[in-house]
Amino acid sequence: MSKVTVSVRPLPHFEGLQLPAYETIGSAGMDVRAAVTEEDPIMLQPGERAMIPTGLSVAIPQGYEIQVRPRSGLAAKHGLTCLNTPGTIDSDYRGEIKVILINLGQEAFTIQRGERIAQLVLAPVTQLAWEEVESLDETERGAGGFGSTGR
Ligand SMILES: O=c1ccn([C@H]2C[C@H](O)[C@@H](COP(=O)(O)OP(=O)(O)OP(=O)(O)O)O2)c(=O)[nH]1
Ligand SMILES: [Mg+2]
Repeated sequence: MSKVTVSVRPLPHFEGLQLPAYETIGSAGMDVRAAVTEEDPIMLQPGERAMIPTGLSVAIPQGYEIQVRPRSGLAAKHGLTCLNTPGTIDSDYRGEIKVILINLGQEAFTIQRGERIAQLVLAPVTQLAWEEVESLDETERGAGGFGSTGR
């Protein structure tokens, strides 16, 4: 399988952590780790959210994005998810990738340094160009939506 090369710049606080990697040969996402300090893990009380640093900044080739998606294990076991899922990392963003985690569970959850908190999925992006018109073609659906076809 061909792979797209993405430049990655580990920041000083990434020191000692592992770069995100595919856990299995067929994985769509690479798990990304929390670059919080060992002395200062982030505790999320129920309902709380935080921006978790990853210690990584990247240069994605134009025509691609990285999506930051939740891990199902953290969601199912602890109610932890990405608030803005899927998070979008634009190809021209050079700042640190951060993960906006929210605790929708019923117990506090502590994010330790090196914990795999989310997954990064590289995806192709097609930009659109508007063509402004006065009317649109008719379809069977028309303006029906939001459950118009029934349950
Ligand atoms: O989960 C995320 C989402 C975004 N970003 C960074 C990369 C992205 O390229 C930038 C902007 O994200 P987005 O467009 O979603 O946020 P915005 O609120 O529209 O901010 P901006 O006005 O900077 O575009 O923030 C992250 O690090 N993590
Ligand atoms: Mg934006």
